[in-house]
Amino acid sequence: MSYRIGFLGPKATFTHLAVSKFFHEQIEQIPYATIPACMDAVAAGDVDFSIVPLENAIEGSVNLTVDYLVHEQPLHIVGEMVVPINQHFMVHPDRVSSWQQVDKIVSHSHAIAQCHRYLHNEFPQAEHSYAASTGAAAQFVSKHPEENAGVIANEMAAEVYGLSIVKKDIHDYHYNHTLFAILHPSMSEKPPVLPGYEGKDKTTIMVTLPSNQSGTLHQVLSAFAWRKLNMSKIESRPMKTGLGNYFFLIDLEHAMDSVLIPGAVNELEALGCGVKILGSYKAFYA
Ligand SMILES: O=C(O)C(=O)Cc1ccccc1
Repeated sequence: MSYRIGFLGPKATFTHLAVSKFFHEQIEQIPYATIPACMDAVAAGDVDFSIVPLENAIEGSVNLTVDYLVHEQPLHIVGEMVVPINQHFMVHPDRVSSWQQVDKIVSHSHAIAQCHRYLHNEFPQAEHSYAASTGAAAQFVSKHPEENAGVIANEMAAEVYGLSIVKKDIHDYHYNHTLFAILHPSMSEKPPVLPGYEGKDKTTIMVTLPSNQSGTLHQVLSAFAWRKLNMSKIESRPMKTGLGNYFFLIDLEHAMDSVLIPGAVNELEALGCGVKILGSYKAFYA
């Protein structure tokens, strides 16, 4: 069977690079202009899986992905791909000789954030302009030579959109990895990742706390701790129902089982928490 994989496009985004690395070249790759469009496409069955950025080692979570997943489009995470990210500075070929005079930097918000120190030091006056992806930024500048703009994107984007790389590796921290989520409506679906990637077990759980009850977060953490369920991340995001209302996203370094995780979930529910398993899956490393 030939799979259809949706991803945050256009061509040559970092998400596209991740898809090309982890999936067979014969799969059909379908770019979408935004993260919500990718997620809607897999929910509607237009593609078999969708790939979107979820978290970066420097900038943290991609809030648009987390929030759309939790509030708008209840999909499951069925896999994760972790990829090193190298950010390069590029300009339209007509502007190579004056690249240090650009007055605008165009890219995805996470790419700009990953290069903040470099931009602050080298282009303190330049305006930052945010695009839906690094690929979209590269495509825009390639079509607009009249813009005195620089783009932050990857090598493939420079090639595909005919831009000239004038400074390589401008990300502020050497360890700049991004984690891409593989999404599907059903939790048990397995993505057709290439053989050879073993993957590490992971389960992601969303927890809401009962209101006005002191000590509940401590009890939540205890439910995982005494079962020796290793927690690799806890993050809070707004419920969007009022100031001070948050939900928690918890990552466990364990696969779903029939005893420990269900036991913890029952305990949390008995405390009055809302619990939803967003996925139990393999995290694959490039
Ligand atoms: O914009 C892209 O190319 C993406 O795929 C999102 C992203 C942006 C910055 C680093 C990693 C992924």
